[in-house]
Amino acid sequence: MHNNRIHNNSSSDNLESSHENKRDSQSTSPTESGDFTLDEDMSQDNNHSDTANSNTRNRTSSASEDDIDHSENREEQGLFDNLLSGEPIFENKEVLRPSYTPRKLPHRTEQINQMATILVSALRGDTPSNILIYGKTGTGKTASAKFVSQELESTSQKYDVACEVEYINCEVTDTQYRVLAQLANKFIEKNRNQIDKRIDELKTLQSSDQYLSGSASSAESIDSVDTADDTISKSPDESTGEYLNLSDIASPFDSARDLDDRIESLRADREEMELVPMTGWPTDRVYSTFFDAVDYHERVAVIMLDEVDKLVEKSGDDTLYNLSRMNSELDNSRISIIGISNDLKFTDFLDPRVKSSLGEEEIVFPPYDANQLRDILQYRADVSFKSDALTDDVIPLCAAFAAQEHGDARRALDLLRTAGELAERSQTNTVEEDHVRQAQDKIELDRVIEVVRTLPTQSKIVLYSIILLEKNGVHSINTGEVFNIYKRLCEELDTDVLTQRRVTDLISELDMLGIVNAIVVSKGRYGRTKEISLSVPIEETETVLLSDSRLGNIENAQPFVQARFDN
Ligand SMILES: Nc1ncnc2c1ncn2[C@@H]1O[C@H](COP(=O)(O)OP(=O)(O)OP(=O)(O)O)[C@@H](O)[C@H]1O
Repeated sequence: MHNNRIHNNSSSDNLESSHENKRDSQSTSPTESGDFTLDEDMSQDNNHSDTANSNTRNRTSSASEDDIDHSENREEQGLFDNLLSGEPIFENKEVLRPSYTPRKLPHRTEQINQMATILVSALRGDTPSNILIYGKTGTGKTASAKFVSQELESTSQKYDVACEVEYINCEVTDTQYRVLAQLANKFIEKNRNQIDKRIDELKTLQSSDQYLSGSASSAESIDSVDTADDTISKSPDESTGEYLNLSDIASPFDSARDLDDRIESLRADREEMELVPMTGWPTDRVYSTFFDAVDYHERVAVIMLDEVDKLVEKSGDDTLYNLSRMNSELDNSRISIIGISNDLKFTDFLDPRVKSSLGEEEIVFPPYDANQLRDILQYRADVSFKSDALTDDVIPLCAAFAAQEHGDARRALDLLRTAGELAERSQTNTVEEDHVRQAQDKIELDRVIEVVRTLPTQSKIVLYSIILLEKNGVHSINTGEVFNIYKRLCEELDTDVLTQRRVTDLISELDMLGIVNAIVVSKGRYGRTKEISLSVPIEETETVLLSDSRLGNIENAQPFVQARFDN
């Protein structure tokens, strides 16, 4: 129906790999975020752990009555008894996890109000301007946008206005095909649910006396059915034919036959709504399916594209181009886009039309300072920790560490949670300053491990060469020495050997990632060379490298170091 409307430069979009993100299915949509159910869930969790506690106690006492037969069991219980014996530090740890959507967002009132002022037009049935939100990581962009969406959806229900928000995390859903498929399927699901509901209502009407007798009085028939869902405001007479509307529940049916026909046509619509597979269709078919699904009835659809820069980086600006010009073709509905990004520079790569359309309104989220982070942490700590579980220095120290990073609230919350977990593990009743310092080291080490684990194989071999040299007591390692060991390792692993120039580039990349420190030193008439040293803990890094199956094959790396002297 709407084929060939699509603008598509990348043919690769059609060749979708089938491993559609797992994380995407986890990504919390505004309506799924569980903000209002979380407390309940948590209290259930707490009850559960209380029960677990008392069960454990009961089991322990019965074991002591029968200690000869069950001595082995008793040992197991002893293990857990020990851990359960300390006072719990956390009241509700989930509140400190990134998946939790807080109900209150201190220091974001201005940005939230800005968003609300723009989006309020959706509640008046108009199309809100597109919004581009940007700011560094952990500055509350996603949390604020989700908060505003929840409010928008709940207010739209209150006033019976058709306004829906769809959230997509483009870090995971990173191609045009996937974005459009995900949107199409979300709207198809919504349409199907609405049709089912409407068919049920019509069936109720069908079984009412007037229709059973075959001669319906229209006025009576209107009154006989609950017209609950009035989000669709067009009457059947206005129907364009292609876009069926559902408002006939409030409209007269001249005969039982008309009513039957209506039910049949709704069923036919439902049948026609085919979900988009995660791979295999041409992109223009996916686009037209999404187009038809969103335009099935009158509504304002707000599409929130989180990490939109990742989508542009991976698959260009086709998706944004197609979405931003849809309004001129939609008959019944309107769409509005909220793009969220860490990186404003990505707009430099956009087609000027897309850039001006997406950036109709821009909202900046500045980094938090240490005082603001304190407030954010305090609010969360009040809910997540038992009272008096934190010593006075803990929150200011977490806030100070995170403010040094770049005012990242996620980092501050991670620090606080990890400090609590470390205190819990050491079975103390309070979280102390020292736990925060340990947490800072642990998070830093975890970051390094993650970076090393995800390095490309060639960089891993270069890094392993540096480790081997350091382990053998070589100081002031230079590029030539690294290259010699690297070459030997490649031969042993049977992989391609890069040029020394390329290896030098890889060393610079490792330097930029903070894994090695490479300084350029002048050697007088011998020119300049790099002196390389490791910036990360050697044992842990080596373990991560050798956990890669390709590097794990190196039987005994010791002889390679001799290569240094063979030069
Ligand atoms: N003002 C605030 N009040 C309470 N919690 C906040 C606030 N700002 C951020 N947070 C919390 O910090 C964490 C990170 O926030 P969020 O995901 O919104 O950041 P972001 O700016 O979208 O980061 P990224 O760009 O990395 O996705 C979340 O757990 C969020 O709940």
